[in-house]
Amino acid sequence: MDKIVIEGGFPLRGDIRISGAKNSAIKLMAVCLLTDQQITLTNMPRLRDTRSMGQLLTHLGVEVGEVGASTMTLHAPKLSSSEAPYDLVRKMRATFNVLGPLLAREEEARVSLPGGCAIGARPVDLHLKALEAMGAKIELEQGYVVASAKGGLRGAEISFPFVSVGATEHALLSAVLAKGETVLMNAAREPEIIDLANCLNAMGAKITGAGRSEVRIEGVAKLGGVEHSVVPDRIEAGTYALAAATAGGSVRLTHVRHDHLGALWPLIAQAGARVSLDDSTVLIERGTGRPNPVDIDTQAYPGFPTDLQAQFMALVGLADGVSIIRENIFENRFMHCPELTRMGADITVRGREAIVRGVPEYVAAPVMATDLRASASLINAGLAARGETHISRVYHLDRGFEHIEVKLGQCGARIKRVPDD
Ligand SMILES: CC(=O)N[C@H]1[C@@H](OP(=O)(O)OP(=O)(O)OC[C@H]2O[C@@H](n3ccc(=O)[nH]c3=O)[C@H](O)[C@@H]2O)O[C@H](CO)[C@@H](O)[C@@H]1O
Ligand SMILES: C=C(OP(=O)(O)O)C(=O)O
Repeated sequence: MDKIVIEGGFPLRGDIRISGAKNSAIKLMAVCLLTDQQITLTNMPRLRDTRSMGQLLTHLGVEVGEVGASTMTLHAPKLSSSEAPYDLVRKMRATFNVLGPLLAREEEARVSLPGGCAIGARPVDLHLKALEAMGAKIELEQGYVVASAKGGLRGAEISFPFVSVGATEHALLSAVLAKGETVLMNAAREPEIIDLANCLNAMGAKITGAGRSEVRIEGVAKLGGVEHSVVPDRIEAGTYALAAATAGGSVRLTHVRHDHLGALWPLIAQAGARVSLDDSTVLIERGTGRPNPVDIDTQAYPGFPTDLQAQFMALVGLADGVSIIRENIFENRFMHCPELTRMGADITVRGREAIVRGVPEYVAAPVMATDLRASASLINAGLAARGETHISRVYHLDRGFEHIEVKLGQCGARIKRVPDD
């Protein structure tokens, strides 16, 4: 297994090209199950999660091809299995979203309960209730969801008790081929949901309202092929913006949708970095001097994303004052706190809140990545720390950040990947 070694204390200077969004790409890959025509996805990130999703789709009978560095083709003239086994589903969350499309196409499916980052209990009850409302019969058997929908799924009114990105996407994927109209209420409004709906509509689906709380889907009999470009990764962009704000320097992000990070920019500016937004680029500049303390409160989109909470904490950990970070989405998403503390941070966790008393500097230490975004916060802290930080268990990082050490290295970071012994 590899580890990342960073010699910190050097400002970042340069450009970083933002990749396609992991959290969109892996859901978009599942649309191939809904048609016998070819799907071509461009601006695809090369990640462990896209490979894992590719392995699952291959197991189901999909022909998965890679063209150049960032194009993927998916073609499923017919499927060879409707079972998604534990070993292929446990690695990440979104693999579970094949359940609805398999039901829509094969009228039956057996899908393992999902894995993903260990940041909370993460049940799938809302996914299953939505499918049941659409006429699926569902049983749980030894860690598997065994489902059938003889005669196909049918449209339904589904009101989510709280916002769930995964359940909204799963309901969309399931409803496009259902008989009749489906109405989703209290749907998630993330840009990745709009991306999925745009792709499905280009295939012939009839979805209106994606990106709003109420989404309507008029089922169609058949979907065709499509070529679709994956939306830029707002979490990757936010992570590098926060890296520049934490380590100092001047970094220009390119190929960004900065309108997808409206909740982040004012808070980075409040922390003391200069943020310049321009078409598809963002320039982040921070000189010497400590950041200002800033409180954050994670919320569903368009609020502050939980996937940037750990990275923001690494920034305000160096602030001249106290910041309160409230995590509202996942009940156990403070696993980076003990690791940041090993680097000298002063953090007290009380339930859903972390009280971060800024320290003048981080000091390098051996630390362990615990989940995907926690790993990114340790990288950002390592870039600012005095000395050589060693981050182990980087397989978490590889799930969601394409060539992170190359991208940061191009900005002058002294970062390398070495085998861990
Ligand atoms: C692959 C992917 O896109 N992952 C993202 C997705 O995760 P994911 O889709 O899993 O997140 P959800 O929006 O569904 O989860 C929100 C909350 O709802 C709970 N819940 C969810 C479903 C359900 O059936 N029952 C239930 O109780 C979850 O445990 C969590 O506390 O959105 C999260 C919130 O923006 C992000 O942090 C993840 O990076
Ligand atoms: C939590 C994440 O992924 P997953 O939902 O697959 O665990 C993430 O992308 O930050």
